[in-house]
This record gives sequence, structure tokens and C-alpha cells, in this order.
Amino acid sequence: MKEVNRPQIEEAVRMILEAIGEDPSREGLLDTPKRVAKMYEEVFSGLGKNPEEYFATIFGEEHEELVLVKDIPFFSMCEHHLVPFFGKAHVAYIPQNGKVAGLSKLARAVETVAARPQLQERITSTVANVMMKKLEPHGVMVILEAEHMCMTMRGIKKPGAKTVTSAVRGIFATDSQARSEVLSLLKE
Ligand SMILES: Nc1nc2c(ncn2[C@@H]2O[C@H](COP(=O)(O)OP(=O)(O)OP(=O)(O)O)[C@@H](O)[C@H]2O)c(=O)[nH]1
Ligand SMILES: [Zn+2]
Repeated sequence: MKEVNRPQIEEAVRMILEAIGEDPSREGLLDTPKRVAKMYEEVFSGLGKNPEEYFATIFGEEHEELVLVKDIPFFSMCEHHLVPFFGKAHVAYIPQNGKVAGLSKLARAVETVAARPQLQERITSTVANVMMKKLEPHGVMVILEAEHMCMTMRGIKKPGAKTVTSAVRGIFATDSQARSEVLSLLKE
């Protein structure tokens, strides 16, 4: 894992506080730079981590039918404004040649890829690509639905607007019935 330079973040936060006209030495703000540095370390902890590593352990299970882990909560930071976007991820795949991953690894991949300055589209396609590469399945389908704070608390100010992104690979790209199976399970 990449080390975060906490003192540098602390200094930057002090500068931002000053720049907005605050007094970084007032009691309520004294520990704020430290807290923010610690928080950034946590929310950006996916930087330098390779999500491919979650698919190193593979169960030799001959299941060539759908596997879907749905409603995986995720949190990320939009790379344009460094404010959160968050929602749910749904990850589906159809294994091939006994390459079945631990279910938690699908959620871990989402979590790790989300834990860096991101775009929703990039999280979606990265998770799909990593699974295609490591599991060589019949196909992968990843769907993310999220609310972006940069569209909610500032700018266009549209709370409740949801962004849905999908990445469709392999059989899901060519077989509309395979896609429909996932979509109907997501409605339940
Ligand atoms: N495609 C994509 N855009 C995003 C994501 N997160 C935030 N954005 C958008 O990034 C864009 C940045 O636009 P800019 O015009 O450079 O910045 P801005 O002036 O702050 O834009 P406004 O948000 O429209 O006020 C905005 O339209 C955001 O809604 C994301 O995950 N994917
Ligand atoms: Zn943004």
C-alpha cells in the first residue's frame, strides 16, 4: 500500500482553512488538519492496491451459471471536486473452467477500486475488466447506481438524481437473455 503523506495533507488543510477566512488556531479547528489527513488516508486507501490480488484464490467449482452479488454499498470521492459519491454496486458473472471466486472478493474489488479519486464509469469498467482478466469467465456485468454530492450540495444542486453506469463483458454483451436475467434479479 502506498504511504499517505499525512504532514503534507495537514499543512494543506491549514492553508485551505486560512484561505476561506477561518482561523486554524481556534479551538474547534486545532485538530482538524490531523483528522482530515487520517480520513484521506482511509478514503484513499485503495491507491497503490491492486484489485487483481483478490482473485488469486480460486475455487475449482464447476458452476457455469450466473453468480450475482447485489446491493454492495460503496463510497468513493469524485476526482473533479473531491467530494463523495456513493451508492450500490451489483456484480454478476458466469464462471468458466471452475474459476469461481470467493463472494466477498467481488465486494472487496469494488471497495478497493472506489477508494481513490474516481469517476463512476471508471470504477464500473475497472471491476469488470479485472474480473474478465483474472477469472476468464463467460461474462461479467457490473452496475453501479450512485448519488454524487457534487451534484447535490453544490453546482447543479439536484439531490436524489441517481447516476447508473454499467459495464458489460463477454456473453452479457452478446446475449440479451443473459442480461435480462441479471436485470430481473436486480428488481427483486
Ligand atoms: N462522467 C462523470 N462525471 C462526473 C463524475 N463525478 C462528477 N462528474 C462531473 O464532472 C463534471 C466537472 O465539470 P466542470 O465543468 O469541469 O466542473 P464544474 O464547473 O464544477 O461543473 P458543475 O458541476 O456543472 O458546476 C461535472 O459535470 C460533474 O457532474 C463521474 O463519476 N463521472
Ligand atoms: Zn464532482
